[in-house]
Amino acid sequence: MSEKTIIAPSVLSADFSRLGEEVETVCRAGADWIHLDVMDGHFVPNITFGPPVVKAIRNRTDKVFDCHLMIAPADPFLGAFADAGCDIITVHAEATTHLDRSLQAIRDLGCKAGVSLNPSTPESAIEYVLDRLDLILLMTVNPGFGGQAFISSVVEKVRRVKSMIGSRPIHIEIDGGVTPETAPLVAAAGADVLVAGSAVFKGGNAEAYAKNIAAIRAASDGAMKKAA
Ligand SMILES: O=C(CO)[C@H](O)[C@H](O)COP(=O)(O)O
Ligand SMILES: [Fe+2]
Repeated sequence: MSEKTIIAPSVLSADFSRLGEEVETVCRAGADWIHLDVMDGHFVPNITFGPPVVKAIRNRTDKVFDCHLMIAPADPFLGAFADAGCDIITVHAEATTHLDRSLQAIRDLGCKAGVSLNPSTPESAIEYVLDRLDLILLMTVNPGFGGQAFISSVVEKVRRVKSMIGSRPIHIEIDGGVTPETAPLVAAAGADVLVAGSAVFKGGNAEAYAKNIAAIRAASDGAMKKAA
């Protein structure tokens, strides 16, 4: 959808003891969006943070807050994440009983609506909600942790989803194991938003973040141009 790749660093790999500062630093280093991984210890085997933390870092940047909810149920908490300042709220198809209703609720709150699919979930799960979607997040790892290896079988799913959405203005976002090596694979298949946690925050300082983001951007923009 976008002509250039949107890079969304996941703060899961940031230093949580200095989260606000890390958000400012990674935005100055070239981040387009900030990806917020919310985990509940129930839908996924890990716990991260909730709306108060999102609210606490909201004033550190004007960049898009891209909230990836790995929680079940999600519906009771959508309002709190919207109030905390999320711009895009993504729910998992596997964690939501009434997906159509959840997506409508997100838009009713004034946010962009996203749906995420685990690596093993077929794209047919979202066939009948395409008109309610602003973003499709395809997981290239099993959700729950940063730093896992990219699951390459998902690349074919990216191609199928790209063809399924046709001319609809829906972002295709990839999350998990994105590096300068794997980014071109998904960009060439049709992804326009790349989440990266460990590959952005490795090195632990502003210079490293800028270099890491630039490397992913160069690799993916080149592949995107070739695919167009
Ligand atoms: O949703 C996620 C995990 O469930 C994270 O966004 C993702 O894993 C990013 O981390 P990395 O780039 O290190 O794989
Ligand atoms: Fe994520």
